[in-house]
Amino acid sequence: MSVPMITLNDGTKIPQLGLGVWKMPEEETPGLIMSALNNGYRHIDTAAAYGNEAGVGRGILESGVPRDEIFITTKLWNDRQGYDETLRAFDESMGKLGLETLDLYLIHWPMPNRGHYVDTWKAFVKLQQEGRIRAIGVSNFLPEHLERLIDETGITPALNQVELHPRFQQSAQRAAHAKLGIATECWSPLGQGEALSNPVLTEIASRHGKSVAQVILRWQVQLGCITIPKSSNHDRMRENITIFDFELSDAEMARIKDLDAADGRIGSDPATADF
Ligand SMILES: NC(=O)C1=CN([C@@H]2O[C@H](COP(=O)(O)OP(=O)(O)OC[C@H]3O[C@@H](n4cnc5c(N)ncnc54)[C@H](OP(=O)(O)O)[C@@H]3O)[C@@H](O)[C@H]2O)C=CC1
Ligand SMILES: O=C(O)C(=O)[C@@H](O)[C@H](O)C(=O)CO
Repeated sequence: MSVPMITLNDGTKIPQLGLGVWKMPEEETPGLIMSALNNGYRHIDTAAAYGNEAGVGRGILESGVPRDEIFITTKLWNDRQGYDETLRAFDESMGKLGLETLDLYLIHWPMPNRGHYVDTWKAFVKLQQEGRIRAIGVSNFLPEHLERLIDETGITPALNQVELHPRFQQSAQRAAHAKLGIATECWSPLGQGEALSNPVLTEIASRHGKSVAQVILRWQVQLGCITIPKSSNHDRMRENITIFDFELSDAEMARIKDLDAADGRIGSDPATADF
């Protein structure tokens, strides 16, 4: 199954669908990464905070798939923000992953009350200029945080990874990204499983002979987003990547748009998150 590539604002190409690995226990991660790679995944999303970077690195090494065929993202955790601390945290992540070069590094949360994200971003820019990271981006940044980064450094993030699923569609955030030339990546794309019993999605899925998860991921791809569903199950991993052989109609896209809900957020609000 061939996954389309999206070209980021710095020219880096990222597979539009990848595997998220939050909550994957370290000891199971190498086997699950190998299974994902066997099923055609070429994009893995981890983070220092997930405690499984070493497992991701081992899975990639043991798979025998050439390093340059795989796109790897990791993220800087909140307590490591600040210029010097970021450089140290990056080296630690790279040591665990066993990599020379990283494809994408993200500031995990802005933590606006701590006031370190601009200095953190300056360290990201340095690491990219040194050739240690191909693309640099952020996660959970609101438009005001993005604008501040750009105003103070002149460097626009390539991508922003944000919560996005049928009950939390982020249309204003996506419009801000489009204006600034920033790609949107969806976290918890399946709403952590909550979205899978929705009757509208079930009806659309049965019309296409697909699962609800496949319809949701296909909707995100047709919105132009990058998506990173997590699964620790071999069959569901295969199911989630088998979404490039059907298309949702404009009418179906409009019906899914109507599922957006004022109380749809599952995770923390980036404006107030403090952890
Ligand atoms: N930047 C950030 O702040 C955040 C980033 N993320 C990233 O996003 C990734 C995905 O989000 P996540 O929160 O894990 O949740 P998802 O929305 O990807 O949902 C994962 C859940 O859905 C189940 N599932 C997966 N595929 C299917 C399927 N086809 N049918 C039925 N159930 C399915 C999984 O179970 P099973 O494993 O048993 O298949 C798991 O319980 C994370 O792993 C992480 O990489 C997530 C949260 C925050
Ligand atoms: O999974 C992630 O990437 C996250 O940032 C969040 O889930 C975060 O760790 C959280 O849940 C804090 O309550």
